[in-house]
Amino acid sequence: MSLLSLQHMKTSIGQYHVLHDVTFDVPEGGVFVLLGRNGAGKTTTLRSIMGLWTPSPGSVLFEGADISGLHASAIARKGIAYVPENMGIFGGLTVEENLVLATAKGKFDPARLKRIYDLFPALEKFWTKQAWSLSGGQKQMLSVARAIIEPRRLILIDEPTKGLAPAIIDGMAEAFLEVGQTTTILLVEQNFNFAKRLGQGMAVIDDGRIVHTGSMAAFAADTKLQDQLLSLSA
Ligand SMILES: Nc1ncnc2c1ncn2[C@@H]1O[C@H](COP(=O)(O)OP(=O)(O)OP(=O)(O)O)[C@@H](O)[C@H]1O
Repeated sequence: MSLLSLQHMKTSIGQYHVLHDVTFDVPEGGVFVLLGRNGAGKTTTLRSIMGLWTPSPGSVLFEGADISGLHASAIARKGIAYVPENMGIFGGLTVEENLVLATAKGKFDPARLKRIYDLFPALEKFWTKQAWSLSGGQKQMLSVARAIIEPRRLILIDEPTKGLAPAIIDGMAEAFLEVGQTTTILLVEQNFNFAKRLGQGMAVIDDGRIVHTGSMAAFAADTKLQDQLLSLSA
């Protein structure tokens, strides 16, 4: 059984039909990548999983149970976290305060906090700094740390590399590989060079429909298919 199974998901936002048929499975463990051009429906897919939009019709099966139609808070309690493209951190609060607010009971589990320090040493270094003063990469790390400060089964991460320098992206790839060893990641990306280092499985969305699913290794080796689906290898 897949950890997450999206079945013929359609999502409308107001009068706009954005997702027409989104069907793919995310197995447990590692990083699964959803690729697609601007406006293809990647963010809408993540928001539909998280209960921020309601797919209708269509199913979102998580550990075999249909969670479509549940409130976002109920979906979060099932162990799914969402790192949105704007990162969702509080600029006026310190790193520590941002993390405390993401805990379930307002205090840290020491072992989880240590893991976060190990994954993202900059967060320990800037523990008492306000989040607005962090670099773009550090803010992204804080937003991922907020997602894993409690045990999770699945993290949805939306375009974490947007606007970041290549050296920062390298460090992020290593951290994501590490996180993926204990928590499954569904990663939305447009940066194919980053995505191909991380993903085991992948899907491509275009105009609200899944147009390809398969292994990342096979897709990375097929430049013709990349060109056709993503217009990447110009
Ligand atoms: N709140 C909204 N109201 C109306 N249309 C929307 C809304 N949000 C998204 N859309 C439209 O839905 C389509 C898919 O948007 P979505 O943000 O899911 O794409 P994306 O693949 O994540 O793109 P990007 O890489 O640019 O973030 C786009 O045509 C977008 O204009």
